[in-house]
Amino acid sequence: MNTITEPSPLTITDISQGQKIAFIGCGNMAKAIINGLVASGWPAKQIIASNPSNDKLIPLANQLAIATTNNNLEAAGFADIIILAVKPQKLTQVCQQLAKVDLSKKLLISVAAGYKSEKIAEHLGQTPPIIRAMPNTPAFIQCGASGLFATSQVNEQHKNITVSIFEAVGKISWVSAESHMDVVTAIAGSSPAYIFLMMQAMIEQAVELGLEQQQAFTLVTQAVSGAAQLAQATPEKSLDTLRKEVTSPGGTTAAAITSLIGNQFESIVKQAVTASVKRGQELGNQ
Ligand SMILES: NC(=O)C1=CN([C@@H]2O[C@H](COP(=O)(O)OP(=O)(O)OC[C@H]3O[C@@H](n4cnc5c(N)ncnc54)[C@H](OP(=O)(O)O)[C@@H]3O)[C@@H](O)[C@H]2O)C=CC1
Ligand SMILES: O=C(O)[C@@H]1CCC=N1
Repeated sequence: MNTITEPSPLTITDISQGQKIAFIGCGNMAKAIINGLVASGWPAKQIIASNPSNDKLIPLANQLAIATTNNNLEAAGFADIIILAVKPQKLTQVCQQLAKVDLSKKLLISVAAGYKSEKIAEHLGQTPPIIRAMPNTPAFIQCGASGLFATSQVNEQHKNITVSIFEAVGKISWVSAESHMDVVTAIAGSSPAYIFLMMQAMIEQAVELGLEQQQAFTLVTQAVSGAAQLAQATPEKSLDTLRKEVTSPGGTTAAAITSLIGNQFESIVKQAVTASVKRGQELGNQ
């Protein structure tokens, strides 16, 4: 029997509960989240972005009608939720600056890789609720994957609003140990880059072997997207089963898989994940 689900009476405007969000740092990751949020219907007038240079702010102000500033303190003062989206190397300086703001009634969300919540609180000189989030750039098209970790000051309301933000731009998963955020970084935050590299190699080889660039791009990106969507749509099948369904004995896929395994493909991927985790730990210890 099919179950018909009534559409939720809540719109994203209701879900956002009038909460105002400030992005401190408006580079690649902030832009991806902001674009995804606005596309999902999050009210642009409830978003402000702060960045030292205007070249990144002007297109956002013009295209999405969010507020912008070069003053982090102005952005922080405006917002209920402050999303720290600067490089980890800049975060100490930003936290020391935000120490001037009373953060007791605000929620801080840091997307910085590696940088621990304890260190954020230390440089803020106060202990506001802090959530660490590790999103990825597919958030731009609301296909992001975000890991979330909540510190002990975080309450259910903070968690709910954080879920609203990151679910508006993709899927989320909470982790219970902060150390797991480095693993999340390796498999979600950074991993689109691994897939882009693999797609690039496939396209280059296809072009080398006679296909047009655009033709190869269309086929490769659709194959990768289709494979990921098939895996998500058929959770009852393991990835191993899905692979075997493509791989005819003695066929073309078997030849490619034998080549990949013979060249230590799985080991190479696992080493890459470990290298990313290690770098996250190093950033956390700097
Ligand atoms: N890119 C990604 O895929 C992901 C990134 N992250 C995390 O997001 C954070 C940002 O990364 P990303 O967006 O890639 O980096 P970017 O360099 O693209 O963005 C950082 C932005 O911060 C701005 N900035 C520098 N100093 C300050 C300051 N004192 N106050 C306010 N803004 C400042 C920079 O401005 P300007 O350039 O003008 O100096 C820049 O626009 C990092 O901590 C990273 O770990 C997390 C998940 C994925
Ligand atoms: O490369 C980085 O350090 C950041 C974190 C995850 C993706 N980009």
